[in-house]
Amino acid sequence: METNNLIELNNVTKKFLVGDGEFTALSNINLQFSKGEFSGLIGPSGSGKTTLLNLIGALDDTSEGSIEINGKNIANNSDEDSALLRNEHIGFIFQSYNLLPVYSIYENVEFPLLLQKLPKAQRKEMVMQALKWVGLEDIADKKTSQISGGQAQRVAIARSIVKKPQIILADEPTANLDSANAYKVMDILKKLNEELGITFIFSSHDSKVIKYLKRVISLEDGKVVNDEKK
Ligand SMILES: Nc1ncnc2c1ncn2[C@@H]1O[C@H](COP(=O)(O)OP(=O)(O)OP(=O)(O)O)[C@@H](O)[C@H]1O
Repeated sequence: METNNLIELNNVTKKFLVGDGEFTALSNINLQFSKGEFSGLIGPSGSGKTTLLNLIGALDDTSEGSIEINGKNIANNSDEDSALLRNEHIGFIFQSYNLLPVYSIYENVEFPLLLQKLPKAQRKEMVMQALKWVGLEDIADKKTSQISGGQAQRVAIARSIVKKPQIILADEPTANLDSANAYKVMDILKKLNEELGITFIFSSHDSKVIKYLKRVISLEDGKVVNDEKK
């Protein structure tokens, strides 16, 4: 069926095996996200925010229910299909940056492009464009072991956008940043949303992040308890 939803979750439940039993981390989640949304999952520690982002990002499998991205149910995906989906459509930003420390800023951002057989000149253009978005084009050759946390998160943002994904999933992206850097990162992400139309889903406790969101989805004990547009 035709739908305007970029992402649609229907009765999604996630159970983890714990010892001899199972633990229900998410139960019966129904959510739709349209193109261009700037939304976030909030809720206490353990409420299921990261689990839900991981399911939407095809990093983990649902136990029950379906998740459709661009109208395609990803629950039936093979590992290769999931890798392709992530590779082509989804960028990830984590609180811990996940950069390769012995490599330069440039090489870290180029990394996702090396899996595709793109000519070097085209890769360079894409990397430099991504670095311009985050204001790091002048220090592209610096090793990421020598940069600040704020700069590291901006490298991670450049890496997440270098392939021009439709969706960015940002799991506590400001958790390790001071206020000035948190605002800088949020300003960059807001601009990417407004000017490139990238759809964002955050997970966060941070009031600085929550202030920017246009839609706030509250989770408690693995259930959606509120869903509010601003
Ligand atoms: N692989 C796993 N095996 C067993 N239980 C898990 C697993 N991953 C998550 N859980 C449990 O599922 C629940 C939800 O975890 P999740 O990390 O999604 O919460 P969260 O809202 O992101 O928390 P935080 O804000 O602390 O990051 C928690 O009770 C957690 O212990």
